[in-house]
Amino acid sequence: MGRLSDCFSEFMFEYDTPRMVLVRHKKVGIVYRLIQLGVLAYIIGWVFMYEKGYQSVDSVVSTVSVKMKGIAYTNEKNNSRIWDVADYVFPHQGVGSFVVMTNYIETAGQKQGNCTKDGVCKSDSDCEKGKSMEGENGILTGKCVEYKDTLKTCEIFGWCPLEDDYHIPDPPLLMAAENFTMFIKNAITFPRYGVSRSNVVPFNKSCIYHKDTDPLCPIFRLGDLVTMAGFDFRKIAVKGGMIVIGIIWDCDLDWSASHCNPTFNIHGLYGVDSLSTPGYNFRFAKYFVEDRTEKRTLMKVFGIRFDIIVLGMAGKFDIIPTMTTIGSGVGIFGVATVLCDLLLLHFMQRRNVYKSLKFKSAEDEGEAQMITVGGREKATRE
Ligand SMILES: Nc1ncnc2c1ncn2[C@@H]1O[C@H](COP(=O)(O)OP(=O)(O)OP(=O)(O)O)[C@@H](O)[C@H]1O
Repeated sequence: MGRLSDCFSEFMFEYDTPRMVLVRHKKVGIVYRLIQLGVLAYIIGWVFMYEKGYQSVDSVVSTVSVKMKGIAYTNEKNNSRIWDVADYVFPHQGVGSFVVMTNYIETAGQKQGNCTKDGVCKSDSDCEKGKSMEGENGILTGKCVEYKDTLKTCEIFGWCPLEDDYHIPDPPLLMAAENFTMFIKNAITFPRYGVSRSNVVPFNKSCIYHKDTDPLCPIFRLGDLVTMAGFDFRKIAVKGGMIVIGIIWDCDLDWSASHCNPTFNIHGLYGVDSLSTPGYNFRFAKYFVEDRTEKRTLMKVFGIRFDIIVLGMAGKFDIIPTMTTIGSGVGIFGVATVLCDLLLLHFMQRRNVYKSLKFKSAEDEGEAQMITVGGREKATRE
């Protein structure tokens, strides 16, 4: 009971107050000022000027549309053909994620029926009826039939003739795609500040984007984009690949909004030289009716898939983040005191003297009064 009341009275009737000790010591003084200088440089240079700690920020809201132009000519199996934008861009609407065809395998005039493909069987029991073959376009009929001289193979019911995608055209059929142009329209807004911008400022219609010579031109040459992504067009066009176009809006709205312009970052992802399964392809079919029979032309399309992403932040002066940054900056100044105290109280020769000057226990009210009257004590190095 007695100890409990002692603890209680210690807790209730004790008060500690920080004590100032003025230390005249060259080394500690220099260290102190250097740390303060470092903190000041950090706050002004990094926090205020580089990170712009005096600004509030808003993120970008945007929309993107794309239009391709260019013509390619192919003469496959003596079939001359012109390919325009409606033929080689998927989907056609000009959205921010699309594919430009660079190569293809065409299987013309397919209709539903029975046909065969390379393979070997001896009897019908080797061809399990209804089984679908991986990578084939049909199911087994259950019959083992002759297909090349004396060779036999399982018969397939499906879209015949079957696609043969073993040989991919090389050089790519739409090598001309290297000179296609891509027009990117990107409108953005920073809703918090009511600022709207577009990457399409009045431009010379025959311009081509170049990072250094024409960074505001919204028209990109496909070959240049592939090069900027780090790929070789001739190689990537064979099996396809994926490229991300990043449009970055980093705007300081303390200046006029006309200074708020985008920069473009191009990244190559699935290309010939990257990752273990390079390339990009998909299939689609064009259906028609001939002699009252439904037929289709199957296309296996190899192309470059583009994904356009828009990122951005805008900053503008605001008193609240300014005050918060100043407050936290003043707080960081305390680091200098903590470090110099460590030096003084643990590493200096006269650390015990400094300790006794810094920490003083006041046993009763009378002594506490004496300290107050005495004011600041000084520790001077002899
Ligand atoms: N991929 C591109 N390469 C070069 N110029 C382009 C491309 N896409 C559009 N342009 C040009 O940019 C301008 C603006 O295009 P926009 O689509 O707004 O107008 P448009 O008259 O409908 O274009 P167009 O009828 O020529 O497709 C037009 O002069 C257009 O010809």
